[in-house]
Amino acid sequence: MSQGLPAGNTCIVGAGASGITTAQVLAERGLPFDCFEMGSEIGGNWRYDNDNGVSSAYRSLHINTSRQAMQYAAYPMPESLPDYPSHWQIAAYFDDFVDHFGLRDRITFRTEVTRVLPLDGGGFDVTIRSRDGGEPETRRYDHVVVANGHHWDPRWPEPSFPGAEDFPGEQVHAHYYRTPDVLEGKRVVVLGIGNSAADIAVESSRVARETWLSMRRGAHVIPKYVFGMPTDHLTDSPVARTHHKVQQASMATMLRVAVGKMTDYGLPEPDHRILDAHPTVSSDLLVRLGHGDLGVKPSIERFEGSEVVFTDGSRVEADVVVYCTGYKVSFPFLDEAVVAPSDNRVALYRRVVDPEHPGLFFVGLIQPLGSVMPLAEAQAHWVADLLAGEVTLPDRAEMHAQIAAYDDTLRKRYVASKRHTIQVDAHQYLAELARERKRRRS
Ligand SMILES: NC(=O)C1=CN([C@@H]2O[C@H](COP(=O)(O)OP(=O)(O)OC[C@H]3O[C@@H](n4cnc5c(N)ncnc54)[C@H](OP(=O)(O)O)[C@@H]3O)[C@@H](O)[C@H]2O)C=CC1
Repeated sequence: MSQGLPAGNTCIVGAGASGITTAQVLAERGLPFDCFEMGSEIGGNWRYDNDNGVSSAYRSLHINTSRQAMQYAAYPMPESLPDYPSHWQIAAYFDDFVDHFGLRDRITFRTEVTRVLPLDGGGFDVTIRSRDGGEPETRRYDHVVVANGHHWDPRWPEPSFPGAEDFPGEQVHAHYYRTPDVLEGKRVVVLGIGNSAADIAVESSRVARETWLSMRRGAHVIPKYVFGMPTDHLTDSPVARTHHKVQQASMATMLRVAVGKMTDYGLPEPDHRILDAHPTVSSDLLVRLGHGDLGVKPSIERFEGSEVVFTDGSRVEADVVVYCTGYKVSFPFLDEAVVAPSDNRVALYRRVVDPEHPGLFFVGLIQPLGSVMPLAEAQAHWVADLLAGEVTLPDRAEMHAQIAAYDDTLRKRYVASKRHTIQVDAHQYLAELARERKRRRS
């Protein structure tokens, strides 16, 4: 039996990159919705110093996918923007997007969704609370689209390293890092080799007394440009639409020609093939290593007083440790009995639909080889089709089978890590969503 969903009111949780595209698509389709945003402005993570208190953007942040890869299809980025816009330019683009489509008045700002409770007979009670005071209010919706992002709840090393509690220096998570002045003249250890670690280590290497980049495995560091063009423009080539093994082979060859081996820069040999981990994109990192302003260490094993001891037995005195150890997928407004991410895994059909709670959708809960925004936009179109009753879903068993198959593929393909639980390949994923949109109701 296929599941049909009744039409009705929809609550969108969050007005970041995923929430605003959902609002735009639903508005365009004439589907009624409310959108609640905790901050005073739209943009989520891309709003520097967002007063929602949870943006992870640091002052120097520029996106690591190109303007063409990140733009919404409905509203391309102006060509006057650089290839890799800053967070200010991205937030301004989001502002223009919202104003262009007349969405600003449809977003309730400074309002936190504190609880989403599925009801027995269908629908949801959504409790909201204004940051400006007043009693919480509960409203009933037929559907809820969760678009609260997944890079705001910092994941610290679990358990913490032995001796960490007695370390006299400072331990900070990348989520709280804003400007390099806090590292000036200090001895800094940056842990991780994702994009936060690469950016922060580069900044640190310019101002700190010394900087050590510590990692538990190597990474294939991809430059922002090859052959004079943003690297991800190559991911739009026909090769990028082939099997991932073909993509891997061509990417590995290109990287070897353009960059050389990671070991040429003092980085460890990665224990996995390129594209088997979320890409670390940085041109600066390799140069800073080459300048000798940045040293490389394996992972932290323990602290001894003010010393950081690494797994190879080497040790350095440190004043600051920056944990660039990623983020937790979390939904503070959903009871654990409803959806409980387990090690960042959430059982969603095609990364969007909760088979256990008809009417509960997640937009932007993906980590693409590519950029989230256009994929969130495509997800929103599928959600709109479902809300409008134009397409249908497979039955629960089929949805769960697909979820299990997806998990299995991830486990086989990617490095085992809590950062690889919601990975998607942009082109393949768009094709999957396109197929779902053809599942017309008879
Ligand atoms: N310029 C941009 O556009 C930027 C984008 N981003 C994006 O934000 C997201 C989050 O990135 P980021 O903050 O780098 O986090 P990630 O989850 O991508 O990376 C976390 C890193 O920390 C390591 N790690 C995690 N736990 C431990 C531990 N206990 N001990 C040692 N190492 C550990 C991981 O290793 P392992 O792989 O072994 O688990 C990995 O190297 C990504 O999607 C990224 O692309 C981030 C910064 C800048």
